[in-house]
Amino acid sequence: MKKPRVCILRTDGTNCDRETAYAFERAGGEPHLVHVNQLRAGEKKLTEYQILVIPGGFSYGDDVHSGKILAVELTSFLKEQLQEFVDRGKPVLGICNGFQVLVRTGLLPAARIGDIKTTLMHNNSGRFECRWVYLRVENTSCIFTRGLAGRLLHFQAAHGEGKFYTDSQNLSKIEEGRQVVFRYATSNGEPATVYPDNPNGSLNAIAGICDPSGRVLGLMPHPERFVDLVQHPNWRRQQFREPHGLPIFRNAVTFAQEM
Ligand SMILES: NC(=O)CC[C@H](N)C(=O)O
Repeated sequence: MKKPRVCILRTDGTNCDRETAYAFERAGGEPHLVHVNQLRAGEKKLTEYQILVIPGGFSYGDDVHSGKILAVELTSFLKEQLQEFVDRGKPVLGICNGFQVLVRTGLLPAARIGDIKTTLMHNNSGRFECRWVYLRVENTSCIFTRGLAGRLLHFQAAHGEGKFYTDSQNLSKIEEGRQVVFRYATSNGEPATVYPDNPNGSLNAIAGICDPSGRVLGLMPHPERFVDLVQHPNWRRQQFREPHGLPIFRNAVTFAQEM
């Protein structure tokens, strides 16, 4: 079956693009590192790809607000291409800085550019938090987490502005619409209400959300950092059936192949 072409969007300050490309290679995709300037210049077009990923990093040095400048750039110069990509139902994944970009364009939670309803704020600790965290996978229509509902996954979080925040009306809408895909959890799977299990103070321990279609996903922890068993700090002692991040990329590839 043909490998889906994966656009891994990068710009100045992006630093998780190569490991994200590796994760999609492992999952059976055909990753392409695409600089935003290539899209702006028309050298490449989003329509040439079946999956779009905005990887982690410090785009434009996190100036103003993590992910803000890239979000404004996408909204200002690539709005039509991006909205068409989403409206065609193609999978979109934002990891960490990519999640920040998606909420600051409005593509999350409502898949509408310009309809900004949530944010990712500075961590309650006031500093960069970098540690492995447990995530409980919620039962949603998200195409990236098919077959994972109820699972307790272990990923690395590494961010300064990861606190998910929105007003009570939008929070109820996201919860009632089953758009919360991942919650920070304790090692026995309970929602993490306190630091450090909840590394940033996110409302309702929210670590990742999807749009109502389940095809746009953003999360703060890094699934691309656990697609080989040896990437886990405990890999010699803990018996993992498979690396916890791999199914997320494989689900995206399978979905794109079935479109
Ligand atoms: N790993 C990342 O993508 C970090 C995102 C962003 N630079 C922050 O610190 O919050």
